[in-house]
Amino acid sequence: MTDRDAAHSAADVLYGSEAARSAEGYVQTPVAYDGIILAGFGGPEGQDDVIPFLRNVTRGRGIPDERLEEVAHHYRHFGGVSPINAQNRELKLALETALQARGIDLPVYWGNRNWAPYLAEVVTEAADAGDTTLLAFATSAYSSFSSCRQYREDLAGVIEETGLAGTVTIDKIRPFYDHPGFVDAFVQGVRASIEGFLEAGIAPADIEVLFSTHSIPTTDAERSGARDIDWGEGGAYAAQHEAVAAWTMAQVRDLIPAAADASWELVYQSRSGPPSQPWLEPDVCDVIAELPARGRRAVAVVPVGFMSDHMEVLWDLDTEAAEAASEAGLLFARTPTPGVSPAFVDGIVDLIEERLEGRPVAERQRVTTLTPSFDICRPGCCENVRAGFKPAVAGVAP
Ligand SMILES: CC1=C(CCC(=O)O)c2cc3nc(cc4[nH]c(cc5[nH]c(cc1n2)c(C)c5CCC(=O)O)c(CCC(=O)O)c4C)C(CCC(=O)O)=C3C
Ligand SMILES: [Fe+2]
Repeated sequence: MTDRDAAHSAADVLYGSEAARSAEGYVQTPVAYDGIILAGFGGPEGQDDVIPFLRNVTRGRGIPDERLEEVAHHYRHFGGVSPINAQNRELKLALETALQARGIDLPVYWGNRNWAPYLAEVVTEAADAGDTTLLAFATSAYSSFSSCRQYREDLAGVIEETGLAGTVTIDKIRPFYDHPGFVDAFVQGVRASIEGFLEAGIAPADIEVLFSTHSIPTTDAERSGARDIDWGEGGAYAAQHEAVAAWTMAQVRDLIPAAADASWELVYQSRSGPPSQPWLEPDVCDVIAELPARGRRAVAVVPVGFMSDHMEVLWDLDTEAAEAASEAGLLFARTPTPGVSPAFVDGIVDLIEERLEGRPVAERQRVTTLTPSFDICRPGCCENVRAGFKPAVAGVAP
């Protein structure tokens, strides 16, 4: 056992249901959940919320003040309001309706990691209502510290701080990047934007499709996903995005044969942290600037790393990337996020049903050939080298 394993073992207090403590990483027996936790990121809802929200997001992370100022400016531009809370309220409603339509009688509790309503409040509310065996859906599709483990640690922190350890258990739905309900919006969006470019007289070979996701520190990327799987450079995080992008392009090429001549690439956006720290590259705007020299005349930007149109999409793509494309003289399209599209909402219901039934892994829906995402993260999954290990739900100790 390495020092890192020992540190992890000591930290790994388990707060999942008994059935969820599976060493294989998959729960293939039914669990009678009492309710669903829709675990969101959270966002400010007015100018006064902006700085306190940013402090919550960056607590203990060493994000430079200049970066906070810059990000505050993005929110200020939209009245200090992030669209993310409204989107999660809408998703909660859509999910409740879809669950009912499928005959699943479960309440949906919505809470956030970084802003009100906080997860601690809603877990307490659930427990007060007698709903103690909970299944969380985190609004984040891929494996990495920020998109998976951070949610798991925050949910464990909530159980500890509310004094509900021993009363409440929280399991977590697998990273869902490869679920057909999630990728549908990207396939439809790429198809529509390529058709639009073709109608505008652009030759297929002059079209570039850029799949864009949140940049993360390369150290986080290397440690993303299960450690006993070789994901290649960029870890599970990069591998999962590459796989979704490749699958999306293959679908679109089946739908419009001319798209066979369009090129595509995975790019990154919204970098923060100190300049000395390496983050995943290339940056979406840098690549856009190079496209004319590569003979491209049109670019479709696909927010493949994002579930809804939050600030990263509205600012970094619809504002900055659109501007970069205009400066480069390129036609520009930004394709939709899954949002509350029926395909995505039905997909979430399917992910919930998977766990209620304890569906065998071989029967689960997924579009890539990567290892099926685990219900229970493996030891050391998605480690954050800066912060080390904290207790986390939905994991197993070594
Ligand atoms: C992988 C990933 C996702 C996708 C997965 C997920 O959904 O979780 C994501 C989502 C989001 N990130 C968001 C906002 C911010 N992220 C920040 C900072 C950071 N994000 C990171 C990664 C990710 N972030 C990282 C490695 C940092 C550096 C500091 C740290 O390690 O924490 C900062 C601080 C300032 C800055 O540096 O930009 C803010 C304000 C919002 C809300 C947007 C809205 O309001 O609409 C959302 C959905
Ligand atoms: Fe994980």
